[in-house]
Amino acid sequence: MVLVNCLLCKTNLFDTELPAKMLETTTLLVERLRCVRGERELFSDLTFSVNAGMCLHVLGANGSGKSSLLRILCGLRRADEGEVYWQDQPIVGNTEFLATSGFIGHTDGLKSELTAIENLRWYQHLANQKGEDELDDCLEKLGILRCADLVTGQLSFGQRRRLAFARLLLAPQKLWILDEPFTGIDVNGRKTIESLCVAHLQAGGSIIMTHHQSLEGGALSAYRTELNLH
Ligand SMILES: Nc1ncnc2c1ncn2[C@@H]1O[C@H](COP(=O)(O)OP(=O)(O)OP(=O)(O)O)[C@@H](O)[C@H]1O
Repeated sequence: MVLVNCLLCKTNLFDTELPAKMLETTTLLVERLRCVRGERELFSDLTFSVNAGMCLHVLGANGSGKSSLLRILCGLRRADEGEVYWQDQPIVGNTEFLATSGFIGHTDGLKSELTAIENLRWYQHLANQKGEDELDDCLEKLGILRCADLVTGQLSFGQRRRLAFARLLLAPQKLWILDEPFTGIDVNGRKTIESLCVAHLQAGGSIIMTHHQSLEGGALSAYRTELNLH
């Protein structure tokens, strides 16, 4: 069984009744997940919860199943066993969950032929949101306002990653699921993204992220709970 080390509440989240206080704030509940890829079982009997204000840091060696887990948690892939619940409801076919969660995967999900701001406008429309100023504001926050009218295919890798992250700010989403959000991001960009993550957590949001380095000592240190897939 995979170990969850809850640094904030010092509570073992496995095989225990969740305390009432924690249940109140539990947003995502993962029960006995199993994932098999090809011939290999990546994990099984994986149980944990993610609460408001919590950053779950998923760690593990290359190929241990971190991305596979995140894809299950955001509903892009079905688990081989087990269930994921969002506020007591299974996430499968749960449109409320889809509307309130944002995912950044290894691919950025941007249209190369659209400009940066057109990409954001498209996502804004999908998220049922409005306002040109908000688009500029998102680009500004990620330090890429000057790229607004550039075709996305011409942006650098780091600029595209920043633009992908900017989408998260377009609509109020309670859960951010981030697969290696700092890949290709420079030192200042990492600080920017970390402070946006902290603001999200302080506003009662939750984050699940993979990242190969420890978050200890950084801006997210106080919010993190580690899940090691080994
Ligand atoms: N489509 C697939 N078919 C079969 N096996 C797959 C498929 N996609 C991934 N795998 C295997 O699943 C395992 C876990 O992959 P995953 O991408 O979840 O790992 P990871 O922990 O995110 O790795 P990394 O740290 O390198 O990003 C790997 O051994 C990989 O080869």
